Amino acid sequence: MSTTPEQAEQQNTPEALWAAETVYRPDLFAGKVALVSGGGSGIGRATALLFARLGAKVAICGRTAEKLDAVVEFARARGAEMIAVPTNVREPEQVEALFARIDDTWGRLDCVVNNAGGQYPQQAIDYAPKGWAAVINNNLNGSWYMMQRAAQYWREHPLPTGVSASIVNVVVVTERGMPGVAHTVAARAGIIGASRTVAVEWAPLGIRVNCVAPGLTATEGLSVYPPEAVREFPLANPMKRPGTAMEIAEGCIYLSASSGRFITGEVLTIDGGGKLWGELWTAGRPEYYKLPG
Ligand SMILES: CCCCCCCCCCC/C=C/C(=O)SCCNC(=O)CCNC(=O)[C@H](O)C(C)(C)COP(=O)(O)OP(=O)(O)OC[C@H]1O[C@@H](n2cnc3c(N)ncnc32)[C@H](O)[C@@H]1OP(=O)(O)O
Ligand SMILES: NC(=O)C1=CN([C@@H]2O[C@H](COP(=O)(O)OP(=O)(O)OC[C@H]3O[C@@H](n4cnc5c(N)ncnc54)[C@H](OP(=O)(O)O)[C@@H]3O)[C@@H](O)[C@H]2O)C=CC1
Repeated sequence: MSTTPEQAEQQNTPEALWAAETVYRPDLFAGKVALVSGGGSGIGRATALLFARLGAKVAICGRTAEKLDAVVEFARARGAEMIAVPTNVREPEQVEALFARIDDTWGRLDCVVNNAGGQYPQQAIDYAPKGWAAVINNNLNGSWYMMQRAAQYWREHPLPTGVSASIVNVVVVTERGMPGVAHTVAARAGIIGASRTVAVEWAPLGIRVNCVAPGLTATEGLSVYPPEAVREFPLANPMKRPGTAMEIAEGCIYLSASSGRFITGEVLTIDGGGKLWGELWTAGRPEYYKLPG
């Protein structure tokens, strides 16, 4: 299937996401509760809407209340049960309040997708200490606070025997490195390492912990990258197209649902083969790597 960058962008609207075909059955998450961070836009919104279409009650969080409210209004108008809880995942006390709100509202939690994150593109040699710290704080500490609090929730509210809870951490592809975003690659590699370790530690609690590593995906998040980089956008993988938010959301659902019941500590890469071939110069292509002609 070929998807142009323009088509991929059009597929990122709430209306398109709600209407998009999915392989999953509509009652897959009936009676279950899912939490999606960064649910006000992009991949997080696509994942939250897909959970809702599949019958889950959904809590979304992010820093910007207006973005969250728009998604909740959209989903509720279509019969979904969804709440917005403005939260900065870098602040442990806000994360605490988020889990308390979910427990007060529904008294249960089944799936967490830690998708909130972001960075800015810059050559690593020029990172200011404050910038490095901001990206590590956002993507390593923030995701960690969320996954640890989720595990504590399930320790406080033990799962019935044979039932598993799921954490999915949205990361980036770390195998090849990604020039221009070394700070986020470092942070996400930390989350991947922590996930592999707690997948073992938390298995006795019935918790599965996995990661999804998207390749270049057409979301509003890409607006922070330089036009020079964005021009090369469709060439970053062998399929020569960006991924869509829905394609990443379906991967998150695969790991969260019973389809993932024997999977823990894994990283599911959804990048159209981008880690095998293609170039991603997120802060522009340095002179040294320019091609002749
Ligand atoms: C081949 C084609 C390629 C096309 C494009 C490829 C893209 C692939 C990218 C890799 C895959 C990942 C994709 C995505 O993640 S998509 C987008 C997700 N969303 C975002 O990234 C959101 C945008 N980013 C941010 O919101 C912020 O950068 C961040 C959250 C990381 C920091 O926020 P915070 O509010 O804490 O920090 P400040 O803004 O106050 O800044 C703190 C210090 O950080 C330094 N800084 C920040 N921005 C920049 C910048 N643009 N350039 C240089 N330095 C920056 C700086 O030191 C700040 O301190 P000062 O303000 O005091 O200078
Ligand atoms: N698009 C891509 O090509 C790729 C994306 N990713 C990752 O996927 C995830 C989603 O990105 P994408 O959908 O593309 O971009 P978006 O920018 O649309 O999504 C990021 C979301 O995270 C929220 N967020 C950021 N920081 C925080 C915070 N401290 N606390 C709470 N919420 C926060 C943002 O909302 P708000 O600002 O309102 O808080 C926003 O809704 C990110 O982790 C991103 O790095 C990974 C690889 C490739």
